[in-house]
Amino acid sequence: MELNFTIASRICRPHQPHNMDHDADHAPDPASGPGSWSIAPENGSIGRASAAQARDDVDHTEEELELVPPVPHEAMHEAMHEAMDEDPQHSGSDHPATPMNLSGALEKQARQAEANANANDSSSENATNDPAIEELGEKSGLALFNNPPNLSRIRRVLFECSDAIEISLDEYQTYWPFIDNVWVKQRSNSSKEGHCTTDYYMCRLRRPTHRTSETRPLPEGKRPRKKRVREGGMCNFQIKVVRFEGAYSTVTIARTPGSSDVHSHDLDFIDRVKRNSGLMESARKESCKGYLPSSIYTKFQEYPEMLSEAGGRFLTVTDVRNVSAKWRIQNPEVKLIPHDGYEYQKGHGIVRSQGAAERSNETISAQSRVHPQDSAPALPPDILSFPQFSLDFLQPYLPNHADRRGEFPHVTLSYASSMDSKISLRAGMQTVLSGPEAKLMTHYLRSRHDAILIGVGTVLADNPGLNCRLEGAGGFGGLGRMWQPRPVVIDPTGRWPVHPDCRMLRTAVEGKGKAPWVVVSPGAQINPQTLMMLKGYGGDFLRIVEYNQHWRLHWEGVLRALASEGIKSVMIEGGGTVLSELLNPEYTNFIDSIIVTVAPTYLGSGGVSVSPHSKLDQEGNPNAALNPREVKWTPLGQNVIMCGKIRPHEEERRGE
Ligand SMILES: NC(=O)c1ccc[n+]([C@@H]2O[C@H](COP(=O)([O-])OP(=O)(O)OC[C@H]3O[C@@H](n4cnc5c(N)ncnc54)[C@H](O)[C@@H]3O)[C@@H](O)[C@H]2O)c1
Ligand SMILES: Nc1nc(=O)c(N)c(NC[C@H](O)[C@H](O)[C@H](O)COP(=O)(O)O)[nH]1
Repeated sequence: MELNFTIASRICRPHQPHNMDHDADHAPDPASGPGSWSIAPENGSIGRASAAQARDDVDHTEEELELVPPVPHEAMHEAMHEAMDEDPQHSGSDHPATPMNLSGALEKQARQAEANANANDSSSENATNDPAIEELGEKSGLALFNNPPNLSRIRRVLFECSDAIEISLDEYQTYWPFIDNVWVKQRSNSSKEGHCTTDYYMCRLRRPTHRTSETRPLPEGKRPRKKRVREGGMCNFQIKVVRFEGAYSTVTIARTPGSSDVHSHDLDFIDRVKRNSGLMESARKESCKGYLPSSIYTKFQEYPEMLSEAGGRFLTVTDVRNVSAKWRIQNPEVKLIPHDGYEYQKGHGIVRSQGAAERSNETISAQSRVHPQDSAPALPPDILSFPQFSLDFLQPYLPNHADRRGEFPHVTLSYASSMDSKISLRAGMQTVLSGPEAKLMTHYLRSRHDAILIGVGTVLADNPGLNCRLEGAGGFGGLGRMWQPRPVVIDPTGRWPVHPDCRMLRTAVEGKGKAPWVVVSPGAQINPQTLMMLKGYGGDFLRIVEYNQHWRLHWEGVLRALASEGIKSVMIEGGGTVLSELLNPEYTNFIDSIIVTVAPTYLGSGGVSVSPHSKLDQEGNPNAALNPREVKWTPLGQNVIMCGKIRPHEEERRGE
């Protein structure tokens, strides 16, 4: 009988998940990490809004937004300057008497940029100043959002406020919403006639934030908002915005005398803390057409440069969901839809919706065009076309989320093997065994599972992405990242040097997959910076405290912990150690199915094998270690796929 050294059966979370994408101003991303798994259902039927409709609904045309220098008007200027000088706290001003217009501010910025050219680092903010990128953003008419011209530069001008600037009311109304995330209004003064309004703003980081009162009762089923406390006083930048509305309406923006000369942080920092309302308005408009938040999010991500210009580098699907919430509450009967021809059907993975075949061919051919700005949204080069062949043979072996036992997820072992049961030529060496068709099948299988699990040996050997790269899957032209499987890595001693350059994290940053959960043992030494970094990407470390008699993590504990985090199905891909262990008799009750891609090759005795412990019968004679049942063999290209079931029937298990 097996001895279990169970120290504790529940998962220990070192900290609550913390996502650097969010701050006090944002609810946490439900799909971002353990402990926050419950995902608000995104469903509901409304006619599909066409792409043309989406294009027609843009905010501004380029013509409308042409930068017209404000026409000076004596009376107006007088009132403006009066207002500029009127500051009860600080009399006088350290700014030039005549404010610059936007074109002047941009010219000045360009001159400074030129002067600093050699000192320039390669920060992303500078990258967004690339005129080619601006051009791409301006030319592109296919994005769900339409940036006004020079947006990234004008955002910087309005962030830095190094000189007082005077802009037209139109310009103000166009650009201010894209920078309003930086500012918090302190107070407002109006002239008697109401023509002139002065608003005083401070940098958001000057204002402290507090934890929400825990005594206030929450509506049933609502989780408390995770508010991050900010001390305040981090930046002493203050401005006033003087709006004069008359025949020639203008707005003057200038630092107040008590303000610091510069912010204590860069614009990215604020963009990470809070999203601006210009960007969120585009998301809100799209959501009012009945699109799924995850689909809107994915569409936004198809234009990363434009998104970045608009201050949306740190946009999350939760931001989109939050901004859609009001419309969705008012329209509960509407069935939300994704943008193009793919749908995620709970328990059925990525499926092609009607009429998608033609659209998908269009998208694929669009990929091969030379200029991405001429074509449909550029799809990632690693996209895989949706399988054109039937995968119905897999059905009986796949998770059926409707009839799950709550305590454990559905477990599918899926790997590719040579004729001599080797999965790679040697440990640490990735070896391709699946032909193109089998590869598509593997990605389809990934879309059918909530999580993909591998051992750290495979991570170190393969640096895998562990996402579903089928067209239509999150980040591959359609559904949002929330439908991607969660990578899970078994790494009891923390051997994996998790780093932003590893594929799993890059995939997460690109919105093409989720960040991993790394399963470690209680003794693992995890560097707090690594922990925060992984959490920042939406991943986490899970500490499992259950061992078997060999002081190895007990799979029952791992699987139970995953189930408790909302994982209903897990596909275990390898490597040799993990698979061989799970095929041992002690685990047969936990493994539902096995799907093996057999390749017509012998890798030889030096390869990594999949082979459970030998078994002896009652007389001491060798017996087969494991015989899967309900076995089916299906040729697929040069491979054969063996599907079988492992967990005994309920009656067998009860010994009937
Ligand atoms: N052909 C395929 O389908 C396929 C799939 C995956 C991996 N591979 C190949 O397999 C090789 C890697 O296999 P491997 O066996 O070296 O590594 P592995 O991926 O099985 O990882 C093994 C490690 O995981 C940890 N681990 C696993 N189970 C544990 C448990 N119960 N308790 C504690 N720790 C546990 C240990 O640190 C162990 O060293 C690579 O060459 C990779 O390319 C092939
Ligand atoms: N089905 C399959 N056929 C193969 O020929 C092969 N070598 C693997 N190997 C599985 C192993 O887990 C790899 O590390 C991940 O398949 C890589 O995952 P990505 O493609 O990077 O997402 N799997």
